[in-house]
Order: sequence, then structure tokens, then C-alpha cells
Amino acid sequence: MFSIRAKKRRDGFVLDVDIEVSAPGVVALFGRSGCGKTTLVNIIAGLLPADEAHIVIDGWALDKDGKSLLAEHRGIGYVFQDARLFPHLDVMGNLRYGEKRAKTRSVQNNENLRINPRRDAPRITLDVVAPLLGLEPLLSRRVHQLSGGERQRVALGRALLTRPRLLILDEPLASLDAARREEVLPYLEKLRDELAIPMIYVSHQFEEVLRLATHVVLMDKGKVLSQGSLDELSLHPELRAIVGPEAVGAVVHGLVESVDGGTGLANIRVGANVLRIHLREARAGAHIRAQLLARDIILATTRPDNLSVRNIMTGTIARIVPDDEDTELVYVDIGGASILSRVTRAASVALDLRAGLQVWALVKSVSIRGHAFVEGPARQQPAI
Ligand SMILES: Nc1ncnc2c1ncn2[C@@H]1O[C@H](COP(=O)(O)OP(=O)(O)OP(=O)(O)O)[C@@H](O)[C@H]1O
Repeated sequence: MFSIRAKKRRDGFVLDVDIEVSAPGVVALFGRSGCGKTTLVNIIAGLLPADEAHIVIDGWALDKDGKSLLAEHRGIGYVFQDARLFPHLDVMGNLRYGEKRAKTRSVQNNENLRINPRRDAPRITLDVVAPLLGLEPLLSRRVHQLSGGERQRVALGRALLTRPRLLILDEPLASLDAARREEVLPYLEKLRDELAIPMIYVSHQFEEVLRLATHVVLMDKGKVLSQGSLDELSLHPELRAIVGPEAVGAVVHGLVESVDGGTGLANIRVGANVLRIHLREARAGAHIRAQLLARDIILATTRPDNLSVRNIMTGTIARIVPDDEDTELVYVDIGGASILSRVTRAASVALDLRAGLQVWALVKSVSIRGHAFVEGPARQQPAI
């Protein structure tokens, strides 16, 4: 899908990255403040010259004969923290600006831009983008009459209408409060699931990465620490130092097998086990992603009975690593997926936990609520 090699020296800071992403979707650039995320996306967008760079998006190189393309010829849409809308135009005017840019570029490049890797993805026009982002009621509003979340949705729409090969979102929710972030996130999920435009999403909020990413690039001090699927990266030992011990937990993917009409619990196959979760939007056949926080997973060495907990998974301990002074992180293979449990060292010794031991991993449905999300077109319209 795309490959990015870039080097840049800025005062005491050195960016040196090599990123390869072969599948379409959302690539999250994740890392602490100051690790170089914005420097990197500015280089990709052509807003900052690199010392060395070779970037290829969907077979299209952003340099030719040793010269890098100007930002306006790159076919990259950019959404910043602040929406940067044109205040003298209404919402429709801002969106039309995006459309005009797409046409100019198409003529300049003398080509009919092919942007959607998925055959069934719709052509990006105002008629598609306005309902997708819930912009129809806002079209005649002026910029000062919009909330922060609405502004970001308009900025997204404008960027999409330039029909980019790649959409860069640099902390697009950072200036919003929690309620507004919740309002915009479902729209970003819809973009990922319905338009299939490659996106680079910069964030230092793991919750956003959990909701949106298909591929994660973990950055530290200008370097790529690790890159891979969200599931793989959720198990990375370095993540703890970035997200904090309470947010450590494996991300798993699952398939909704059925929803119990009586209890409202969805039965979700994850590896060799079935999780039961209350998930309002779940329909049979839908795919979900969920984070199982390490602090919420209880381990037992015999099959427990007569418990209120709805989820009892069987698995085998893969390895145990020290966590903090008194705790350990236990990696459990549950057949096709891995989960993490944080246990006290005292419990680990008492239960004689060790690699290869069969265990039962318990988690309450209510602990997963709020950490599980439906993926794909099966999701309902966001409620606004
Ligand atoms: N204009 C500049 N001149 C010199 N150094 C800069 C400049 N802008 C940023 N830097 C430095 O480059 C490094 C990377 O900054 P960058 O903004 O890319 O990080 P970031 O991961 O995006 O951080 P944040 O999440 O806070 O936005 C930092 O050490 C920063 O101080």
C-alpha cells in the first residue's frame, strides 16, 4: 500500500524511519509527545523538506528524478488539530473548495485518479461525503456557527473531496473535549469502513488507536520501535511506558456469532473461545475489536464454577514477564489470540504460574463494555 523512508535532522532531534504497510486501512502513528509524528507526516505531505526521503503511495512515488513533488501535487489530504476552515465561506463553500482542488489536480496530472482500492467503495462526491459525515444540516452555516466537532467533520469532508490518495489526520480530535471526540469518532470509523482511503492517523491517545487503527507504527525518539497489526502492537512491552500500566491490555478481534435476545449479550468468537459482551451495535456476522485490560483478567488453574462472571476462556500460559515491583504480566494463548493478565507476584507464586500451564482466564462482561467496538459496514449510523 505504501512505503516511507525518511531522515531529518532538526537541532538535537533526528528522525530516521522506515515504514512498510502492505494492507489498506488506517495506520496509526503512535508515540509520546515529541517522538517525531508531526515531523514525519509533514515530510510525507511535502510541508517540510527531508534530508532524505523516498515515499511510495499505492505505487505512486512522491519523488521523481531525485526531486520531491510539491505538496500540491502529492494528492494528499491533510486534517490538522484545528480545522483551518475558510471563515469567509459557509460549509458548502468550504466543501466546494475541496472539490475544485481535486479537479485542478486531475487536469494537472492529466489522469483520472484511481483512489479506492476497494471495488465497492463509492466515488467520492459531495453527495457521498455530506451524508457520510452528517453534514447535510450544516451546509448553509458559517464557520463561526459550528461546534468544534462539526468543524472537524467539515475539515474531513473538505480533505476527502480533494480525492486524496492518502488522508493524513494529525491529532484531529486533540482540541475537542471527551463528548465531542465521541461524536466524531464514529464518523472516522465510517470513513475507514466505507471509503477505504488509506489513512495515516497521528495520535497519542491509545483509545483513538484502539477504535481506528488497522496497523500501528510505534514511534520513540524519532525511530520506529515496532510496527504491525493492532493486536500484535497491543502486546508490545514498550506500550506500558507510553499508555500507563492501567491501560495495558491485549486487543482481540472477534466475530459476532449470535445475539441473545433475552439478555442482550452478543456471543463473539475470539480464537478458540466465545466472549459474551453487551454491545449495542452488534449484529450476527459483524466483526468487532475489543481491548481486554490486563488488570481485569483473573486467572484460575482449575475450571471455576458458579461464578457471576460471563466469560471464562481456556488457554495456556505463553510467558510471564515482570510488570512492577509486586506484579507480573502473564501472556495467555487462548487459541488464535493472545491476552494479558496482571497478577500479583504473591498470586503467581501461590498458583505456581509458569509457561505451558493450562489456565482459565475470567473477565466480566461489564469490564469489556466501553472497550469493544463494531467494525465494518454492519455498524449503525452514528447517533448525533
Ligand atoms: N521547527 C522546529 N525546529 C526544530 N525542532 C523542532 C521543530 N519542530 C519540532 N521540533 C522538534 O522535533 C522533535 C519532534 O517533534 P514533533 O512535533 O514531530 O513530535 P510529535 O511526536 O508530533 O509531538 P506532539 O505529539 O507533541 O505533537 C521534538 O524534539 C521537537 O522539539
